[in-house]
Amino acid sequence: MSRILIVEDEAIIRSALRRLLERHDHRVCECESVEQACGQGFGEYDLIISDLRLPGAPGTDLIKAAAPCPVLIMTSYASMRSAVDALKLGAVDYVAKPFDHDELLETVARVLHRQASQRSTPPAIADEGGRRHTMIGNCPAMQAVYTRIRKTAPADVTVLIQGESGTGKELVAKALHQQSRRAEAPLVCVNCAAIPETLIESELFGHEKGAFTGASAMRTGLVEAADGGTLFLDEIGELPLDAQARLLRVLQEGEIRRIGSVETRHVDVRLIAATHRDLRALSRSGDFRLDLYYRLNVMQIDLPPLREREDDILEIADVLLAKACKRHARDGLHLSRAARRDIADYPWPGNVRELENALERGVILAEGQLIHPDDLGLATVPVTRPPSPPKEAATSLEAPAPERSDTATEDDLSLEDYFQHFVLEHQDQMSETELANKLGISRKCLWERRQRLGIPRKKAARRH
Ligand SMILES: Nc1ncnc2c1ncn2[C@@H]1O[C@H](COP(=O)(O)OP(=O)(O)OP(=O)(O)O)[C@@H](O)[C@H]1O
Repeated sequence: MSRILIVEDEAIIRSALRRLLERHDHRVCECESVEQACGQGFGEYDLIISDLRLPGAPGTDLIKAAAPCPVLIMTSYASMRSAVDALKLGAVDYVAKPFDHDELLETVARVLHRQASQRSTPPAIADEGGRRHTMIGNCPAMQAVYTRIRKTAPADVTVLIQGESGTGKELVAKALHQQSRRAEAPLVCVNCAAIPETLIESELFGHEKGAFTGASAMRTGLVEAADGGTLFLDEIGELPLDAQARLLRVLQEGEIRRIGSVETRHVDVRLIAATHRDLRALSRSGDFRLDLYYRLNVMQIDLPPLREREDDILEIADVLLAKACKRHARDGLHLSRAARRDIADYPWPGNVRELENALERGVILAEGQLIHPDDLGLATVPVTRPPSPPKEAATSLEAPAPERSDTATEDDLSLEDYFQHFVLEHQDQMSETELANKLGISRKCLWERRQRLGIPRKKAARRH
């Protein structure tokens, strides 16, 4: 069932069109003008059918306002010229009034079909150098992500992106920004876990001169730096409670107050937040404000872990391998059959980032034209891919116990066992950075898991 918005000022035509579309299983809403349509938002429609001549603004104004939702323009026979102009402005098609029912239904079906086939297209993301990269992967879960991005980006609402480390949360944030009306304004990315707790408030909200010891000059915060654009707060679960309160004010009032200032300033910022943690659980333990969670969670995008993207893994590996070959000027390298099998079977706790690192190692270490399992340096883990976790449990190594491999024994390891085993076995020879890289997780994640599993760092371990 598709959701269609009719924008037409003549009540008789509106209701006739509504009845016709509803008889063909579409869900229909009505508006009388562009202004009314803009007031209610376009986030959930698959198609807008609008009269060209409306009181106030013409129907073609919806093309930009509702993008990427397609707009089908209705014109009278007398104004076919304007129909052509509407197409030039980006209308998806036009129908002439009075319209033939079959013809209209056919046009609607064609437009919706075209939309549906575009739905799964992965978004292209421009990097700092302006080069465009397309997100890789076409499994159903990623297609759902792409659809969400396409629909959510233009809606200018707060978005919460959830997923394990390395699943592409930052990429999604960039895609949302670049497909939004703020694309020309700045995207400011902040990793809340990377800024010391004592500094985070002044980094985000700025401070006045003399606000605290060491504040020798006034400083504008990152929220203000994102004014007019998008602020991406990665690892928002790490934000201290005081900073959460200030952020809530930004979201509620659109206002910011620098530390040490009594003055508030208006800011127009779209917030995108990401986390690998369960914010609801954090709010139950008092570590995350529930009111902030609700403010953030207007739209949610869930990124699947790589081990659940079975059909994607080898496709992603091939694309990333080609990129790594290019970077290292080693064209023509291929994965051996065994390496492909290992890649398909490995549980990828560090997700796409870990796969990227493994392939980079493979390209550097391969001696001939083939990359063998040893070149990839995957930690030996006697497991096949774990079964799909229940949605709430899908966080990193907290994933459920893996399935048995063909040669499974009673001693098969769960991902947590594997983590523990790997850390205990290698921590004397490896630095924390090396351990984290090998496991495909961040150092912070490594530290958190050490705490949770009760394997604190050994004093003898090298520090980096
Ligand atoms: N679908 C994808 N297509 C192409 N590259 C991807 C995809 N997903 C992730 N990557 C790559 O994997 C790496 C990690 O992605 P990203 O930084 O967006 O993940 P993240 O979820 O934000 O990780 P973290 O939570 O650890 O910050 C990046 O180099 C990114 O380009």
